[in-house]
Amino acid sequence: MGDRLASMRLGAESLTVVLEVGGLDTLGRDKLEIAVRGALHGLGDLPPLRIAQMAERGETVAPKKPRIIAVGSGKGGVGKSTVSANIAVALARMGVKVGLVDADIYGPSQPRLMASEGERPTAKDKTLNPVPTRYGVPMLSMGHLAEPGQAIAWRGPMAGNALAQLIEADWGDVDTLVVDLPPGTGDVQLTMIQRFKPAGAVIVSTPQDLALMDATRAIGLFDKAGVPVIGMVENMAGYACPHCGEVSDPFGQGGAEAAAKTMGYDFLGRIPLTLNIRAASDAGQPPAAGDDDAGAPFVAIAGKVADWLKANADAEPVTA
Ligand SMILES: Nc1ncnc2c1ncn2[C@@H]1O[C@H](COP(=O)(O)OP(=O)(O)OP(=O)(O)O)[C@@H](O)[C@H]1O
Repeated sequence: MGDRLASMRLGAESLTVVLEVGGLDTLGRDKLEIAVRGALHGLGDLPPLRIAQMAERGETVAPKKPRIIAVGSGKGGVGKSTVSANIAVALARMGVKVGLVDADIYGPSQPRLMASEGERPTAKDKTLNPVPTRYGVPMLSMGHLAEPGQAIAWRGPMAGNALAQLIEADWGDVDTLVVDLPPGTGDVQLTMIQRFKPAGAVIVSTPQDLALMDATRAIGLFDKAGVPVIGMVENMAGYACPHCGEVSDPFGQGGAEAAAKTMGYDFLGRIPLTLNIRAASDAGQPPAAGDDDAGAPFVAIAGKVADWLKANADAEPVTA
């Protein structure tokens, strides 16, 4: 491992390690990086670790990969897919060259949310071409790899390989990929995060205590893999009755903001539970694509993510 260490720099904000990875395949590079993370983790209190990979001089360096924003949640059904799709659509409207990857192996729902159900990606030399959408966000989904209506029992390594196909697709000029992760904090998620090294993570939770406890676990997962948490989103907070307008809080309100504060993470915003959001999402019309009230909270959250990306421009991977 030592002869692969090109340089190491300890700054106030981060510990930057440059690894010389010439001649290693992807698996070899991943193993090396995990070994380095493990060795440094054992040393105790260090600033956030940044690892860059460098090929030998003269060796062809593959094109830059898009950086990944992972959207995760401690449990299913909290609106992670809805938030991912709308962040991607809002970022595209802000001029970010963004793509969307649906890594949810348990129930890929992005094709429906983005109105690309039934589309099949084409491939060239085993490299997939993302499916264009009417919202300016090219996308690929685990659902695109299955025959329509066919359930797939993805297991760890298979899921990792399928995801690799989606992430290593021909993304063209896309520089930012929003990745909708499977819910939960199991080994599949950890492997995905370690293998594809997101630049940052957005955690989605509903406001009730149990969901928040799960969200805390999701944060732990990203921490363990050395992925910075961009912030937390509270979804399904406050229900406005479509008839009388009265706002009630079926799941409480403010829990995610308080939890984020306690843990020292940014709170990115709150999205109400509305009939509009549910109906528009099911109809393949992400609210963030429109200009009415339903889209506003998503646009505000995407704005904060865009600010974070600008402030952390150096978080992108150096080479493929
Ligand atoms: N703010 C909201 N208001 C109303 N309905 C919502 C809201 N957010 C999500 N939903 C609805 O809740 C359901 C679950 O949302 P979504 O699929 O985004 O959750 P998820 O966390 O990705 O779930 P899974 O883990 O099963 O993939 C969908 O029917 C969606 O339309």
